[in-house]
This record gives sequence, structure tokens and C-alpha cells, in this order.
Amino acid sequence: MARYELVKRSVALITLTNPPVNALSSAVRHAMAKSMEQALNDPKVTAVVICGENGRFCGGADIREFAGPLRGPPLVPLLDAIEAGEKPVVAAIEGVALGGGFELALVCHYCIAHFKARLGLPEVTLGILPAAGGTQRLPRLIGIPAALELITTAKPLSSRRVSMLTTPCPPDLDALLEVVTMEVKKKARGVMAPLACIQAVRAAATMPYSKGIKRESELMATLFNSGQARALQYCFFAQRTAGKWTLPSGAQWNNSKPREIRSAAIIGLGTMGRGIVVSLARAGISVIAVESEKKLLETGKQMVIGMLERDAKRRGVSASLNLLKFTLSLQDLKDVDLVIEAVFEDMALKKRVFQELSKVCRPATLLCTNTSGLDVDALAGVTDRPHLVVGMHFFSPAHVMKLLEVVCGPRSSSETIATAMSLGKRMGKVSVAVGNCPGFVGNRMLKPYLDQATFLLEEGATPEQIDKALEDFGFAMGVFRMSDLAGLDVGWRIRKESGLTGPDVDPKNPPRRRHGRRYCPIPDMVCEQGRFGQKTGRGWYMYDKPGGTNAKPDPLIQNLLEMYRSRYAIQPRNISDKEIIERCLFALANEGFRILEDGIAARPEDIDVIYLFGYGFPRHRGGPMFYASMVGLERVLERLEHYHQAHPDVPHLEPSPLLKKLVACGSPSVQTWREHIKTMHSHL
Ligand SMILES: CCCCCCCCCCCCC[C@H](O)CC(=O)SCCNC(=O)CCNC(=O)[C@H](O)C(C)(C)COP(=O)(O)OP(=O)(O)OC[C@H]1O[C@@H](n2cnc3c(N)ncnc32)[C@H](O)[C@@H]1OP(=O)(O)O
Ligand SMILES: NC(=O)c1ccc[n+]([C@@H]2O[C@H](COP(=O)([O-])OP(=O)(O)OC[C@H]3O[C@@H](n4cnc5c(N)ncnc54)[C@H](O)[C@@H]3O)[C@@H](O)[C@H]2O)c1
Repeated sequence: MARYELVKRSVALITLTNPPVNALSSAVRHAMAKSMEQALNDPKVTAVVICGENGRFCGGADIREFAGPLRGPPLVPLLDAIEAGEKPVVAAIEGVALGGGFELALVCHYCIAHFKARLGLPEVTLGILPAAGGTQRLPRLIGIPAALELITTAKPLSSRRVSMLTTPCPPDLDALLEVVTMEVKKKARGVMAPLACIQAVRAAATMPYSKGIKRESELMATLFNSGQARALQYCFFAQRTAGKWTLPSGAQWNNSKPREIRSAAIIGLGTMGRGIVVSLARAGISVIAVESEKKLLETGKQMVIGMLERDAKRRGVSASLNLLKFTLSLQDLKDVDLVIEAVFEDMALKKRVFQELSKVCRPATLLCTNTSGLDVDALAGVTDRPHLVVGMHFFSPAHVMKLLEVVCGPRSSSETIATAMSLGKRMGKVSVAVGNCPGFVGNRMLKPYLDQATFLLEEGATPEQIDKALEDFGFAMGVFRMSDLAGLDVGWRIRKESGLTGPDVDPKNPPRRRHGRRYCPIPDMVCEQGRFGQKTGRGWYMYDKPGGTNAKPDPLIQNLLEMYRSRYAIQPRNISDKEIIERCLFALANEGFRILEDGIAARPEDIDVIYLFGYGFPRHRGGPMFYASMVGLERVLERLEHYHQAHPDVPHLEPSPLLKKLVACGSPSVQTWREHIKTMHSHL
């Protein structure tokens, strides 16, 4: 846990040895305390060097220990003792020095850091604060403004910049703290940890160290047992769990070898294709981009080049334009390792493309589709290599959004899945393996969520009221603002194609019912007026101009809702924010339970990661499944039963059998739900 050596007969070298990140577990703290005592008591030792094994100084406190009672020597007195010791202590930093690892470096009398070292205080991302003196020592070392930025944003630093940060405490501290508080509140709505950090830094600025450290510890005590800290720490591990995919066949992340991908092709240079090309090129992969027409090819090319150049400028690197090739001919794809199809969401067109690819590409080429919800296995079926077909569902904008759903068809081989997952990681994505069903995980769950929002409109709510409730809950954007951003015409086209609206609707359908269920035609009425969202300057809100982003409530929408309600004799009622949150989010989680039952997602963590990284679910709430567990499954069940009774024609509100089963089993913790699902059918 910590190795002690005497070097050159006078220097004690203490190496932290707790792979993979040398976290400061109880055993490490114990070994460090012993080693320091030995070094301080040995008259031969004139100086001490602390470093970490395997090129990593220290990833901080052992987060897993936070879930149980705290044992072992506490960190603060250990670090205080190092700082107070009479022999000089040097931190030799290679790799990461994060959280408690950085706080350890701060108590050392000297630090030497490799130029690739990464130093930072990511505690706020875990819902806590740097409580081993970080909020007290860092302001003293680098000044209030720089310390505030590091502590409240969790942004890591390269080692060279640390030496440049020497801003003194500004004269108007209160004004500065006020500005930072506003920024933090705006960026991380409702999140407690960064606000507590600001209070701790205020203590550093206004109190002697002995009092400041006490304040730090009080603030930590509040955060430590909070629901937000539990949620954020759950997110940390959920993200890592998602990478560890597993199939019922026994194939899994650690026994399936991915293929190396050196070259790839993208078919379709529209909204998605462009972002995917950028993501691949940024990862150092040669890309051939294919369009159907010369003009579209040229437009796509210019957009991709512009995106890559801007991105490279931002990151201070040179744009990898030499990796790109643009063509109108599929024949150019015969040697690529992998193809990602991103043409229109049209099954017949996609099938034609896959048939053609089957003929053109060498037999070992992987064929992937970026479809948002079509049957991946139906596409595999038209190829000569169904085992090499997989869905790679990126999210818009594809070069920005971190989520990648890897959609495993029943015939996708484990090597194919491993390759898609590993390629996602190489592109900096958070990849989650999911089964093949309409909408996969993310978009399938979105339907009940959107339905509830529009039903609430019918019943008396306004778009701005619903959005505000969701934004106060922590979403960056409410459902209507998000829909305006994404474009309302996409959903409208899908509804027309599935016969829910437009000329193909069976006239025998009552106006607010389809297939025997409640249906809300308001979104169709909005689209019929040419209101497609931000791009047309009008949608659920009005904007200054087409493409504008400043959403204002629109009296025309208000009129439309009033006319609609009076046409169908709906008496509007006052709807509480509580009802909005419960109906939208419990319906969302309920579909998540069904997805687990159906074996479309292997674990609740996978669903939560999809919602955190693809749909802006607030991280401090942990994701829809974790949120349901925090509310209490019994309560979620009771509320769903209540709402289903009130709306029996909405099947999504009927509690899922898995939810009922979990409640009957005493509402076990989310990490153990898997044991209750394992007998069920898996599509993974
Ligand atoms: C009344 C109550 C009073 C309560 C008062 C309590 C007082 C308690 C006193 C506490 C003192 C506070 C000390 C300190 O301020 C707090 C902290 O230090 S919190 C931890 C801060 N550190 C981090 O957040 C770093 C987290 N890790 C990372 O960002 C990355 O892992 C990495 C280090 C950059 C490495 O990244 P990668 O190479 O990509 O590797 P992985 O991410 O896949 O990780 C590999 C593996 O390691 C596990 N792991 C990583 N870091 C930790 C950690 N700090 N603790 C435990 N485990 C860690 C990770 O989960 C992976 O394992 P897997 O999940 O795959 O099994
Ligand atoms: N837009 C999104 O938010 C989003 C998100 C995730 C997934 N998707 C999916 O990604 C796919 C593409 O969506 P999009 O939004 O980029 O569409 P888009 O309309 O912006 O782009 C599609 C592009 O494909 C090109 N194309 C059509 N047929 C072609 C052919 N035979 N050969 C070469 N190019 C061809 C078109 O010219 C067009 O430029 C769809 O399956 C969609 O469901 C979209």
C-alpha cells in the first residue's frame, strides 16, 4: 500500500502502491503514517520524497470507502503531520494528483511535477468538497480567484500553469464571491457542493487556518451524507460500470478482443454524419465521407473542415484534415475497416445502402448504422455478414455529445460489439451496449416522458410552466425548449409515417385517441402552422429570428391551447410542479423498468448513464433509475398507481411488473436490482 525505501543512504522514498490510481484507502493512509514516522525518526534520513507507483501520483481519497463507516487513520491529521514535520518533504508528481492526492501534494514542502501531470480538485463532481485542507491551503497558495475556479469547477490543471497562478486576494472579496456564486448557480442549478466550496474559500480568506479547517470540516459533514453526494458518487461508478458490457452468451468486455480500426467511412454528410466524421478524425482515424450529390458533398465538406479547424484552434492543436477524403462513390469504400451509415431515417433507403455496402466492402468490414430507432437486425439481414452489423447511435451534435448507444442485434458478434465499444471510447464517448428494439433505450423512454408533458398541456399547464418545473429539478432545458432545439418536424414526420397523424389516420379514430390509447394532437397542430422550433423562429416558444436561441412565451401558443381545450370541453385546472415532475419522471423511470424486464438494458446503471450523457438528466439526481430509488420505489409505485387510475387510457402509467416485484422484495438498492432481473429474457 506504500513502499518505504532508503535512497542514497539519506532520502526516504515513499511510493504509494494501490492500483489502479493509488487511492488513499484506509490501508494506504495507515502505511503512509507508518512510513512518515519511520522517516522522521531515522536520523540518517534528511529528506522525504513521496510518489505513486505506475506513473500515477494519486487519484484522491478512496471513493468506495465513502459508502460505509469511515475507518483507518483520518487524512487531515496525517497531512497536517507531514506539513508540520521537520524534514523537507517533496511530492514527485507523475500522472494524476487529484482530490486528496492534490491535497497531499499541497502539504509537501516542495512539488516536482512531470509536464504531463494533471492536478485538480474534482470533489464537487462527487457532491462533496476538498476536505483534507484543499479549500484552506489552495487559496493561501494561489490566491482566492484562481482557487475558487479550481475548487468550484473541478477543472484539472496541467502542472506548468500552477506555477503561474499567483493572484492575490482581491480587495472586494464579497463582490467576487457574489459573482462566482451567481455563475455556479447558473451552471449547476440546485447543486450544493460548489456553493459549499465558496463558503469554505471565504473561510480561508477571512479566518486563520485553524478556524478555516474547522469550517471546511463542518461543510463537508453536511455534504458527505447528502443525497446529492450519493447520486454523484453513483454516477462516477455507473459510468465505469457501463463500459463493462456483458452478453448472456458469456462474452463480455474483458474476454472479447476489439479489432483495430484504422480507416472508416461515413455515408451521409447531414447533421449527424458531419459530427461523426469530426469525432473519428479527431481520434486519428482516416475517414472517407460519402454523399449522394455533388452540391451536398461540397457543403458537407466545408462544414466538416470548418468544424475541425475551430475545434483544433480551441484545443491548440493542428486540424487533422489530411485524414479526410470526400467522394460520391461507394466504390471508394472497398478497403475501409468500418462503415457508419447516417442517411435519412428511412428503412428502405438504409436497406439499399447496406445491400450495396455488402457488395462493395471487403468481407471483414464492419457495417454500422446510426439509426435513431429502426431495427438493426433487419438491416443485418440484407447483408452477407449479419455478425458484423451493429448500431452506433450517436447523439446530436455528434462531435459534442458524449453518449454512444451501441445497439447489439441478435446476430452481432462479440468482436463486433467490442470493436464498436472500443471505437466509441477512442472517440472520447461514453459507450453503452443496449439491445435492439424500437428507439433502443434512450428514445424508447423519451416517448412516455414527452407524452406526459403534452397531456399536462391539455389539462391546463403551459410549456413554460412545465419547462420551469423540469429546469428547477435540474435539467439544463425543459422538454419544450429541448424539443424546439431538436426540431419539431422530426417527430411529426415519424408520427405521420406511423399513421398517428396526417391523411393516413383512420377516420373512425376519436380525435384524442389512437390505437385505443390517449393521444395528444397539439404537437401536430403546432407543426401544421409551420412552427418547427428554433430553426423556423417559432415552435413551442417564439424566438427573435430563425435560428435564434432566446425563447419567449408566445401568446399564439396560449391561444391555441385555450381554443383546443374549449373545442374538447376540457376544463383547465391548476397543475402543481410536483405533479409535473412525478408524471414526467415516474413515467420515464417506469419505461426504464420495462426496458430492464425486456433485457434491452442489462443494468439500471446503463439506463442512467444514457440519460445523464444523452438527455441532460441532472447528474446530482443520479439518472432516472437512481432517482426512483432515492424517492423510494414504494412511493413511485403508489404515485404511478394513482395516476394510472386517473388516466386509465395511458398504459405508460401502469406500474411495470419489475417495479412491483422490487417493491415486493423490500425495495433493494439500485446496485442489486440486477439479481432480480436475471431470470428474465435478455436481448443483449
Ligand atoms: C458526519 C460525517 C462527516 C463526514 C466527514 C467525512 C470526512 C472524510 C474525510 C475525507 C477527506 C477528503 C479527501 C478528499 O478531499 C476527497 C477526495 O479525494 S474524493 C476523490 C477525488 N478524486 C477523484 O474524483 C478522482 C476520480 N478518478 C478519476 O477521475 C479517474 O479514475 C482517474 C484517476 C483520472 C483515472 O482515470 P482512468 O485512467 O480513465 O481510469 P478509470 O477512471 O477507469 O479508473 C480505474 C479504476 O479505478 C477506480 N477509481 C478511480 N479513482 C478512484 C478513487 N478515487 N477511489 C476509488 N476508486 C477509484 C475506478 O472506479 C476504476 O475502477 P472500476 O470502477 O473500473 O472497478
Ligand atoms: N438528427 C438527429 O438528432 C439524430 C440523432 C441521432 C441519430 N439520427 C439518425 O441519423 C441518421 C441521419 O440523420 P440526420 O439528422 O443526419 O439526417 P440529415 O437529413 O441531416 O442527413 C442525411 C444525409 O444523408 C444523405 N444521403 C441520403 N441518401 C444517401 C445516400 N444514398 N448516399 C449518401 N448520402 C445519402 C443526405 O443527402 C443527407 O445529407 C438518421 O438515421 C437519423 O435517425 C439523427
